[in-house]
Amino acid sequence: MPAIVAENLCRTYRVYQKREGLMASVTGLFHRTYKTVNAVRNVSFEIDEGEMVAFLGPNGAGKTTTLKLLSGLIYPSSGSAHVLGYVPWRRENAFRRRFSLVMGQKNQLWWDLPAQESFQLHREIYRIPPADFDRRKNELIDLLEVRKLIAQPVRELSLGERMRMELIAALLHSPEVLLLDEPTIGLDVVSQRRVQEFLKYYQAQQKITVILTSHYMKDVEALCKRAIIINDGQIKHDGPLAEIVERFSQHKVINLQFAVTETPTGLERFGNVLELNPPRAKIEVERTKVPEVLGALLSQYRIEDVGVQDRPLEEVIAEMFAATEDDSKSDGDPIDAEATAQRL
Ligand SMILES: Nc1ncnc2c1ncn2[C@@H]1O[C@H](COP(=O)(O)OP(=O)(O)OP(=O)(O)O)[C@@H](O)[C@H]1O
Repeated sequence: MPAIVAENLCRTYRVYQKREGLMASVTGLFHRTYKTVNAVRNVSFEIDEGEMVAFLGPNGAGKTTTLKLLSGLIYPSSGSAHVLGYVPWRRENAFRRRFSLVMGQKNQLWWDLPAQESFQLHREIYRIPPADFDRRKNELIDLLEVRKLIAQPVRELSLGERMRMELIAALLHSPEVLLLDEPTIGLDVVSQRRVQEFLKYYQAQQKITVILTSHYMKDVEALCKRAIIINDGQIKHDGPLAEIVERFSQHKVINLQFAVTETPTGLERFGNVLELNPPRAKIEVERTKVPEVLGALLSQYRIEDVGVQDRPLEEVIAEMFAATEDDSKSDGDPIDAEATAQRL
């Protein structure tokens, strides 16, 4: 059964257009001009209970707006959505107790107080029975390894520590739906990995439904099997992550380590030489030609080590954004997501 259903969600913003120059600014005081920004256009998807889905797109694509709609922070201009059967923007208390929104760029904890005080506040807001609260709080504190930090004012914590506290606060009331907007933004690699591992473990244990937006493909690869791609307010693709890589990754990268005595010239005959730093080289080769190219390389050069890799997911997704941008420029009309997916 779907936990989240969005049907033709649209959200427009009316934005004041400030004109350049002093005269124009003065005129603008009396005759304001506005433009309409279509932040989200006819967004439709369903997410099943217990699914963890990546919601990807370039800056300004409409990801945060969609999450704000699904959590009832803003109203749509048109369209409908149901989360756990509730219309989010009706903001019923029963709904609020069943979902959580975490925004990596926004601090939801009291800045000057220790995180444990904010946790208490959440207990009161969500009316969590004391015994449940203590049990859940302790579980989460141990899982995220922050026991030594809960009595310290939040402003003194590092970004990674603060994000772990944010996650605890968001999960204290056991939400069934978790909307994560860039939970690892700005974190160092170690903190990122810690958050990923926690989310993976927690989601598998609790079977909660998660939408994750992230610019870090490592998060997406580690956590999600399905990805919805949005660009310019419209859904451009919705399907298994593996399918995206398969569809877009027509090339593989061959990593070579030559014998020190070898002079690796003429590699461009085999493909696109990405790196040539003897004794190492990297060549991008069409997927179907990999066996043939490998055979030729091994017979013509003294090679000590060889490896074949898929292209990094971030490259593949960036290429996909570029392709969908070209599409929208060429026809100007809203793009039919299915037709686009076929073309991709
Ligand atoms: N409150 C607002 N007023 C006017 N325009 C807005 C508002 N919120 C968002 N927008 C515009 O709507 C579009 C979508 O913004 P949104 O924040 O949803 O993108 P995003 O995909 O989350 O981007 P990012 O990855 O940069 O956070 C952008 O063009 C943005 O400028």
